[in-house]
Amino acid sequence: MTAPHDAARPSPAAFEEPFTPDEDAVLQLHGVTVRRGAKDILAGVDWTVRAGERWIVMGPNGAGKSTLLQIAASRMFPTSGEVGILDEVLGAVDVFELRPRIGLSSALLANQVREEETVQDAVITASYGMTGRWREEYELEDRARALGLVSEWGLARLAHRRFGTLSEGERKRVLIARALMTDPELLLLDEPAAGLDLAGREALVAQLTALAEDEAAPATVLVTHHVEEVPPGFTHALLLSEGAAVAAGPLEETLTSERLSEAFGTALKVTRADGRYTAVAA
Ligand SMILES: Nc1ncnc2c1ncn2[C@@H]1O[C@H](COP(=O)(O)OP(=O)(O)OP(=O)(O)O)[C@@H](O)[C@H]1O
Repeated sequence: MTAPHDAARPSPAAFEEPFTPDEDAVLQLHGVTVRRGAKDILAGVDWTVRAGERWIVMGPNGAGKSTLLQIAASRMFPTSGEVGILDEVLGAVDVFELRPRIGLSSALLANQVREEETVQDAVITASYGMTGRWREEYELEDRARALGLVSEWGLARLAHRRFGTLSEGERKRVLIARALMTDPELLLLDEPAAGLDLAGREALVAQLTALAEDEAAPATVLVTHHVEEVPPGFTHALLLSEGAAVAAGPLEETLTSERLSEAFGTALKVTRADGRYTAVAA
């Protein structure tokens, strides 16, 4: 005879410990899956970013990099799995309180900045989590920080220019300055060098190198398609392929010919000279 179903009896899951991220983790994914239709665009990803680390995320088109960053930015929830961001757990925190603690630069966000917004306003509005100036008043301190960032990112002469008139490289720098406006504890940069010419890319790599070497800078995650864009000073890499983590660990052990070939499904030869990487077909 089978025991009668006891609706009051807690399920085994009720006895499981609630997820608590590691103490030194600024971002922790545990078995994270994102399902869209019949496809898992992220499939059981485990990944931990600790304070002070600077991560590169690489993988082929459609591997799930931007989806991963949207989750890390608390702008998307996984279908299953757990996510710790800073000292909070996604699903048990007011994301509107969490988001100002995370700096995000992405193409998606760039599309939300109005063409007529000035550079200065595109940066300062991040303090209210907005992408456009409305009727809000800013403290002197906010204005000083915005001006400081605008100047630090080489945009001083453009402070009053409209966002819509900027070159791709200038826009990218505005978005990074904006991402830093709230003095975030976690910085997420989704393809910041996409669309830049060679000089623009090199200037950006130099600025990101300086940021990586700044001990006061937040833990950083940089999504890129090209190993040439990896700034010296970055410490770790995560390789994604078809939604799964193929490799994750210290940069030099992860950005290897073998690992990159596996992630991209094609034979690649990776070389490193003076802290910079190149990759060509093997
Ligand atoms: N809402 C959705 N419904 C169905 N599929 C989706 C949805 N959003 C994303 N995808 C798919 O999920 C996969 C991962 O997308 P994602 O943008 O995260 O990849 P990516 O690694 O950033 O790609 P890329 O390098 O091309 O920017 C892609 O195949 C994409 O088509």
